[in-house]
Amino acid sequence: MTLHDTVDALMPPPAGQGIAISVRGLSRIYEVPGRHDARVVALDGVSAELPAGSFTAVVGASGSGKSTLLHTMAGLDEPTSGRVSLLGTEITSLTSAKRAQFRSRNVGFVFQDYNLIASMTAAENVSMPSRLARRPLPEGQALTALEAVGLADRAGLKPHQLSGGERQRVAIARVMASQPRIVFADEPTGALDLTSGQVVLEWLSHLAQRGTTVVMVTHDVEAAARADAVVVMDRGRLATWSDCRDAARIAELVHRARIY
Ligand SMILES: Nc1ncnc2c1ncn2[C@@H]1O[C@H](COP(=O)(O)OP(=O)(O)OP(=O)(O)O)[C@@H](O)[C@H]1O
Repeated sequence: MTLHDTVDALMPPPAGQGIAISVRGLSRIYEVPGRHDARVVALDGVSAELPAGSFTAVVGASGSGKSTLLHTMAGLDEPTSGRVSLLGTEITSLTSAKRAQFRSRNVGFVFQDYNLIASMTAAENVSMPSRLARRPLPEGQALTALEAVGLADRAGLKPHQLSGGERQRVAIARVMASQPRIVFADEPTGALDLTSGQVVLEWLSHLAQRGTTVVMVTHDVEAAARADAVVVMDRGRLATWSDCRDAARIAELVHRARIY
């Protein structure tokens, strides 16, 4: 049994065709504290549709709105206007409690800083989201997920006893074990060396091939080149969509978006 066979056993059956994420006219305006005349338009009327099973990279200059888009799409932040539908559910019209419940059942996250709970072992971290969603993992599934990312022998260790690459693999195992339909990744390779970063990208790519919809914010054009689609953001808007898999060309698209 190969590692990918192991992860296939963990994943839900491939999703059917269709749109997994739909955003319409999404805007997010931040008021600047103490200044009624100043505001930051972080998102400026963004609309997009992402098919089920797609792997999309969001790139753009610092401050162009990438993280705001990801957080708003994921329902971690509320837009000032516009709507977000995930898997056919309009999450922008849910109460925050219902939105949290929807997230815990359907959405996984991979963050640059891993977001692991320091006092828990790798295996406990992997089990945590499912326990919070009141759908505890079947016996042994946390270990199977850790095995899939090559960390079976680290299951009993706490995050501070793991390297950065290993911590991010625990975060990937956590996502695989809870079998979300959508994964949002914010700079997942940002703190990793090249080899560990490649491993993480390979897993994200594999999750997408198995039908999970993956959206990844990144500064790393090499990482973006691993996605099926690249969205270039500029000043809160989607400047360009591309299916380019060439890092130098993606860097050029980011650069050009800033000029025009
Ligand atoms: N909580 C906040 N309050 C006020 N302004 C904010 C807040 N969060 C983000 N912004 C502003 O919104 C704009 C977009 O920020 P965002 O973090 O989405 O950009 P980004 O493209 O992810 O940047 P980076 O690549 O540097 O992480 C920036 O001008 C930022 O200063």
